[in-house]
Amino acid sequence: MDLFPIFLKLTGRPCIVIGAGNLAESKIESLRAAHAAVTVIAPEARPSIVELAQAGEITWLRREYAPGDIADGTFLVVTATDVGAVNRAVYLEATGKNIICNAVDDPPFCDFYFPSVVRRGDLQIAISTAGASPALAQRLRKEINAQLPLDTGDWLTDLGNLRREVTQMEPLNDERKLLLHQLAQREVCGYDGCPSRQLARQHALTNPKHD
Ligand SMILES: C[C@@]1(CC(=O)O)C2=NC(=C\c3[nH]c(c(CCC(=O)O)c3CC(=O)O)Cc3[nH]c(c(CC(=O)O)c3CCC(=O)O)/C=C3\N/C(=C\2)[C@@H](CCC(=O)O)[C@]3(C)CC(=O)O)/[C@H]1CCC(=O)O
Ligand SMILES: NC(=O)c1ccc[n+]([C@@H]2O[C@H](COP(=O)([O-])OP(=O)(O)OC[C@H]3O[C@@H](n4cnc5c(N)ncnc54)[C@H](O)[C@@H]3O)[C@@H](O)[C@H]2O)c1
Repeated sequence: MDLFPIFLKLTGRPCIVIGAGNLAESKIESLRAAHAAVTVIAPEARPSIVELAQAGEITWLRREYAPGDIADGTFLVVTATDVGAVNRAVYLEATGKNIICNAVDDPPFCDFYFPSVVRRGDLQIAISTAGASPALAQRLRKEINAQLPLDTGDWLTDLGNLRREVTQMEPLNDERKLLLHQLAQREVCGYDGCPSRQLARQHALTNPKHD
């Protein structure tokens, strides 16, 4: 299956999760990590979800899903109840309104799949097997996780700042491109005394960009 891999900006966007059990919990967590505005509809919720609602971090409507719950303007829907027929009804309502929906563990009723994710700060590596083997996606996540240094996110923040300095001051040319590729090699440029870092700063100071 040819899936389209993208990283979505969800900040403040209204997202609905139907169900508040084990599976919903992890989906809510990943939506909240992207700062989505989450509304949960379920008669019963896991303690962590109740706490989020009490803290005003999410909205919890304590009742069963009813047709019409997927408001126009909703950006994305996840349905994770333990009743297949309910999940499918939610999916049909959402897609009828052109809103993308994931019915957990029910591939024909998913417009998108959740990937397995390795994260270090702004760096995210998302793995999908298009549903062929979620267990493989999970195993690869663990392997990559074990290999990727824990401070990669901090290093990336530093690299991003340095790149911003360079791109603000340097005109876009091959020299700048080469410099940015050198900076991105942590084994070469992961420390302050790195010649490319010094060069980048020096270039930024001495070669102001001309519009
Ligand atoms: C990646 C991850 C993300 C997440 O869930 O957030 C994820 N499943 C994970 C784990 C996992 N899921 C299952 C097992 C047991 C072993 C196994 O079955 O292989 C394990 C492993 C375990 O937990 O041990 C069971 C399972 N999963 C699906 C079905 C239905 C079916 O295949 O028909 C069944 C059978 C249910 C049943 O038995 O009835 C379907 C989907 N699961 C997906 C995502 C989507 C495709 C992802 C992809 O491959 O691209 C898709 C299509 C839809 C969706 O988005 O939900 C997460 C790993 C998180 C991590 O640890 O990193
Ligand atoms: N948890 C797993 O590891 C796992 C693995 C494979 C498949 N599944 C399947 O995924 C589904 C969800 O699993 P779970 O563990 O999160 O279930 P769960 O029992 O923990 O949670 C179900 C949630 O759905 C809510 N719900 C039930 N009917 C509803 C309705 N009409 N409207 C709104 N909410 C409703 C319940 O209040 C509860 O919050 C199940 O179908 C399960 O068989 C779960």
